[in-house]
Amino acid sequence: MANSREDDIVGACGDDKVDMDSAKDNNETATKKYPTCIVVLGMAGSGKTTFVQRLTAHLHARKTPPYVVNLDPAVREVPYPANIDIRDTVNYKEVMKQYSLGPNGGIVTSLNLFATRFDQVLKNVHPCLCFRYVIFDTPGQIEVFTWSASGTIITESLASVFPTVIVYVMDTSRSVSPITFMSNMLYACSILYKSKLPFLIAMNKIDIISNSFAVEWMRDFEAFHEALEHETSYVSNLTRSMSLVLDEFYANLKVMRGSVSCYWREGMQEFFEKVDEAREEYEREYKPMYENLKQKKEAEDRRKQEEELARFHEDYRPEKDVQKVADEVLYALPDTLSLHAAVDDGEEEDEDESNVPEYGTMPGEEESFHRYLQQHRQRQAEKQQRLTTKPS
Ligand SMILES: Nc1nc2c(ncn2[C@@H]2O[C@H](COP(=O)(O)OP(=O)(O)OP(=O)(O)O)[C@@H](O)[C@H]2O)c(=O)[nH]1
Repeated sequence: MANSREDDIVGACGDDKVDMDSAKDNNETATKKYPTCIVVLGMAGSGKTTFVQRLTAHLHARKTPPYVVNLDPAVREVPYPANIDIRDTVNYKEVMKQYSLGPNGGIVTSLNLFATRFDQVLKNVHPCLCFRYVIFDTPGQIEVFTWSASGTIITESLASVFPTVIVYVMDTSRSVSPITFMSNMLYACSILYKSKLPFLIAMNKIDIISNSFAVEWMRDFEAFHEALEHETSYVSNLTRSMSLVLDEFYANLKVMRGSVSCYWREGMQEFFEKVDEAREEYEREYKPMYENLKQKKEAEDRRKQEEELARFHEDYRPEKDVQKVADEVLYALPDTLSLHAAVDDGEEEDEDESNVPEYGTMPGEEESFHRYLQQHRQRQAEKQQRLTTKPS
């Protein structure tokens, strides 16, 4: 459980407080002093919430409290002081009831609803230059965050403004079998390529079992193959092949060699050193990519706006043009009408051209039109009568 001294909240801003005025003066300085966003992901029960609680307690003890956001709508209790809690915005049980959803559907929908308000979260985090870290705890079911639109919206909106790092909490005690270890690594790998952000693996629960076996398997695939020899299922062959493929992934990965235990409170110092390294990696490699994406999006928005504006001008041309269009339509009207009348009639010889009032000879166009209609109806009636009296 948490240390009560560490758990004390020691004020909003700690020793690492940034001078807000000077940060505002210089945009670049301000960007450098933006807090680092840490998004904590991991399989269900891997220890994400306990890990966030340990990080929070550690930072409070160093008098540098973080800004903490809970994104898990289904958690019953949050064991850390959360600055923003999704449960204050979305009622998960009500979402399940209203949309007739099960627990997982309820979590996905709650997160989707919350993502629609994420701009407000960003607005809250934005002035937090006095915080060094903003920590996000995510829902238990990892796929809810990693394979949903809301997860992408959240990580991309964060990464387009703040240095952002993904932390994958791995339950070391549940990865002792080479096959479960490989599944865990494949998951981590898929998140790395999907999120396109600096990635850190925190091997948790090392108080139960040391993580040295996992580190060795990542360093040396021959050691991993040796461990696989005891496995006889068909999956072992696949796992063997996958280990060769993942070699590249391991090479670029920041793994907490000493790793963490939320129970022993170990590895916290090393963890934050790795986070700071990952932040530098973000500034160096990922930020230009996000800025490029942002510029493209802005250019696209501008183009769409210009197109809409042009369409608007086209639809609402000045009054002079509107009058011109109306004149064209009005002049076309009499011809159109007589054409329809001729088609309806079907017997051109019956059509007495002299009976059609000449356009412009009548006192008024309306009167002329009515007269024309009357004559047309009369001709129709005569024709009908002729047809009915004709000998068969
Ligand atoms: N021994 C040991 N147990 C831990 C450690 N970290 C977490 N646990 C335990 O692991 C269990 C799951 O921890 P949580 O923090 O709820 O895990 P989670 O990933 O947030 O869980 P969900 O969000 O429900 O998926 C709890 O019983 C914790 O007490 C650790 O470092 N060592």
